[in-house]
Amino acid sequence: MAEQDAPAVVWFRDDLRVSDNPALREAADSGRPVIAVYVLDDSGDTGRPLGGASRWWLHHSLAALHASLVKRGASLLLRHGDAAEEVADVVRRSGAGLLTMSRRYNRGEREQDDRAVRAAEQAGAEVSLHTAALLHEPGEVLNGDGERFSVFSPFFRALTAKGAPREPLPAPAALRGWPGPIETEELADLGLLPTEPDWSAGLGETWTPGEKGAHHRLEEFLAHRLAHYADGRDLPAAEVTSRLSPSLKFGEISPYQLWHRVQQADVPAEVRTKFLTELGWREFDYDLLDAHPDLDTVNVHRGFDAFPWADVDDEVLAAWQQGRTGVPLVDAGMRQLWHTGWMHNRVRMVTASFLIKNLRYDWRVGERWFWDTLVDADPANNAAQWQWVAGSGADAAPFFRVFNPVLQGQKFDPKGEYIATWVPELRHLDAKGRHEPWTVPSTLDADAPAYPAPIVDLKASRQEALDAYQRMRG
Ligand SMILES: Cc1cc2nc3c(=O)[nH]c(=O)nc-3n(C[C@H](O)[C@H](O)[C@H](O)COP(=O)(O)OP(=O)(O)OC[C@H]3O[C@@H](n4cnc5c(N)ncnc54)[C@H](O)[C@@H]3O)c2cc1C
Repeated sequence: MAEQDAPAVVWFRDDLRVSDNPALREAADSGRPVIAVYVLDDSGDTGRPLGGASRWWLHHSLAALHASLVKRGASLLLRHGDAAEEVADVVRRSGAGLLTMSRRYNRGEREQDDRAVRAAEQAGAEVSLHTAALLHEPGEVLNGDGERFSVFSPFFRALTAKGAPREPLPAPAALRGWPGPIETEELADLGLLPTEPDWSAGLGETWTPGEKGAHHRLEEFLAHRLAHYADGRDLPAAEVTSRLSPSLKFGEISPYQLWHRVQQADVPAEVRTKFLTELGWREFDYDLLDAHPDLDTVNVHRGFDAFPWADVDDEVLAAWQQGRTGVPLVDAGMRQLWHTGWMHNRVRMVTASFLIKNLRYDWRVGERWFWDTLVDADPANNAAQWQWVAGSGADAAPFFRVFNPVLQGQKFDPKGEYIATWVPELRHLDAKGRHEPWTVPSTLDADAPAYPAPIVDLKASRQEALDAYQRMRG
């Protein structure tokens, strides 16, 4: 086989896009035939198997990527199993001369990548890895002493001081397809969609996974929401955030594309900075994951290992998971999560604080539920943010800052609109009643729509949490 006919294998992972994809770009520019491959590896050896909502997203995102590759003259090969072995198999069987991929950041994934690289090199292929999911590699943003930051603000200042990130790359207009026969699985056979029961109707009503859907959401955000972002991002009913988190998680859009599009937007500089700061948190969380590979299971501040968590009562946990705690903002958030696979950031903080501080359940219990139910479940952001709320993480909220879900609702959802959307039992009440239904005698009537009394006394449980914290500190 002539050098130029030995194909380039592009191993897609958390970069399910054709634009601004340096690995695909390199393969296209090499002039070689392109074999695009995705391997579903749910062995658990390389990191956490995806949760249910993420699997639903992945199915649709892979379908979109395949269609996009077909339009350009290639297609997406699907495999199931140990990803390093499957990719090495594709390299060997096709006689590939090049293997390209974007970097991943879980410890297990890196080890797997090392195995795949060794196998591909042994088979005679060149290998290249690209930075595509993050603006900077973890460990690259350092303080004056060459150390990692443990506090976000100086981290973000140092990140921005590095200058604008590189410009996004255009999608290849056409790809040279690989004519050779090579085994592939059917998308449906990967078993990513829920069947018995199929709980995904709400996700389907809410989202359009895939690169096109992501760019559509971005353009809509820039046109209608970004201008209100700085003032409105904490108001769950305002819906002014980008909702690009699942697309960033699966790499349907890159942080480079987002950064540059937002910088070009015709809004005041402080609004742009506010949004880019949130992207900065994502970078910070990945830096933390790099420094603490067990971020989802081990406290960053090991002093929290001694925290006296309460025993989990399955009924109480189910009430939290299903939005039946009798605390309206908490229930609204948990129902939004169950129905759409996403929850507003402010409400994520409130529901997490309620679980950790009012119920005094270990943050890992909540982290696991979010992992399974969020379409944007992210190994860095989810674990880091749960630890942030718990107080055990980096630059975390102090433990003694216990969110009062009623006051949070009154402040950030003053008319109770968000509550009314997700807790229809309270829709007929005025704002005060929506936040504190227990103060409205009619909600206690047998004929009124059923809404439970709070499962926990907010004031007493807050005090118990603070006492427990004091005990931990000794
Ligand atoms: C308990 C808890 C769990 C969370 N779990 C996840 C998770 O699994 N995946 C996830 O992407 N985010 C998580 N977040 C962070 C945040 O809530 C979401 O990123 C955000 O709500 C996504 O909505 P958006 O895309 O509209 O955000 P925007 O406000 O439009 O922000 C743009 C992007 O910046 C990033 N971002 C925004 N806020 C944060 C933040 N606080 N920390 C890190 N990155 C941020 C996200 O990638 C987001 O898409 C969690 C927060 C909490 C408190």
